[in-house]
Amino acid sequence: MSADGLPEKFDVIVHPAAELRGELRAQPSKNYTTRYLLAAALADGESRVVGVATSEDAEAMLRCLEDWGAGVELVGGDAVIRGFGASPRAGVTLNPGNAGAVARFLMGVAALTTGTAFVTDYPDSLGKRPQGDLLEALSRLGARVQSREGMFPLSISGPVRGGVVEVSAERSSQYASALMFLGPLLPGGLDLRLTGDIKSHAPLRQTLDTLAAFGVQASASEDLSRITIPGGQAFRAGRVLVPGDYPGSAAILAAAATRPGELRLSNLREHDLQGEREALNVLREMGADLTREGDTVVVRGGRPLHAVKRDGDGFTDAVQALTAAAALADGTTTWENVYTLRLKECDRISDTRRELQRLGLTVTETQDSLTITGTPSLAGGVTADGHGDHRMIMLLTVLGLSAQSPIRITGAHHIRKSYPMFFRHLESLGARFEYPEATRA
Ligand SMILES: O=C(O)C1=C[C@@H](OP(=O)(O)O)[C@@H](O)[C@H](O)C1
Ligand SMILES: C=C(OP(=O)(O)O)C(=O)O
Repeated sequence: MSADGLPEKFDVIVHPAAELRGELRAQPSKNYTTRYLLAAALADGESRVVGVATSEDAEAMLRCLEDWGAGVELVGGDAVIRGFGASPRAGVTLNPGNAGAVARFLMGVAALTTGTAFVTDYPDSLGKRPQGDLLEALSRLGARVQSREGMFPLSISGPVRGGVVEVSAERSSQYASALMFLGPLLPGGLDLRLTGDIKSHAPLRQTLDTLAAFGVQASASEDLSRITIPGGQAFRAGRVLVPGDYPGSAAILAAAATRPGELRLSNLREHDLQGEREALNVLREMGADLTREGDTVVVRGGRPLHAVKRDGDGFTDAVQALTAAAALADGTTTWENVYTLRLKECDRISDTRRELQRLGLTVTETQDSLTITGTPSLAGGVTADGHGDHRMIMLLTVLGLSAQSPIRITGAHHIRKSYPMFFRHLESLGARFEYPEATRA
């Protein structure tokens, strides 16, 4: 049994919910947890990361940092980290599980060592995601890199001096973020030139924010195409507080907006750099009754929703949650500029189209867009593939709550990548689930 009280591997059967009603506290942010833990390890001395996420991705980061020589102690909901500063242990093999951001950030920092190997026990997910753009930038800086055609397993050996380097930001912002963690600890710093059509600006700003929180100087051009990090700096140990998680909360908010009832979701600060904060505005634009009282978001659900057309790149990790709302809305919604969704835990464009079509919806795709025609009455009564992707599982769960007959989602334990308490949170609002043995690994 895991902390969520659910079996190690399970499918979920989602029953239709007459209403969702109650109060929840948003879980800690995945993307701030990973950043703060890494920055704390890069500092000399002891830091306290208050209220860390307890997801598989957070565990993956903690495990790898420990393997590199950091002291890790979990005290209540906090992580107390004794950092290794600029000297992670060499000759270590790290396994970041299925955590893309964790993997990439650690790959950047690996250039501080005289050799770090990376493996994953998710060859069909993280093992298929591209790492070449980051490996290329590292090798241009003088690191020795080896990989399986730009993918895991791979190895990186430093040391590197720093200087000017180009990195493509077209497929993922995580490559540039990785170099931003490395830069301050290099003698020559890093003058990063982000090339291509820069995607996911919001996480880049979260990385800048994290550097500042740990006393690291960095400056960036308005469009983020140039990021300058002076060398010879140190991360300053301290105490940081992890804010609430907008991407996971977007799924809870979509569920609340599409069922009758009322949800009060706290711990979502208004001024936050997480791009998925925009999910609130998108739901409002669709017609949801969604208001804010300080850090609490209030949704009065069951209002008719209508389609929207939006550039989804600003809220990449909420697109699937919002796709659930779109599938239950009147009209045809398009998410544009979402090519990078193809490079996540699954192909979130084609795989989403396939699963929604299985549910009887009309969905089309282009290379970089997804279009969904909503239906007021979803039949359900099918088994859908969770594709080992937490965000796909969230999307299908939200749909199951509104379907006429239950929906079974395979491999639903993969929810734990970012949101282990997802089903438990929805149960506390009145949803009903069954957790049969998994039919997918
Ligand atoms: O920097 C981060 O923490 C993340 C950046 C985003 O990835 P891309 O930059 O690849 O879009 C996001 O999808 C991911 O969940 C987390
Ligand atoms: C894509 C995601 O994460 P990562 O890239 O860190 O694996 C996500 O959380 O939806």
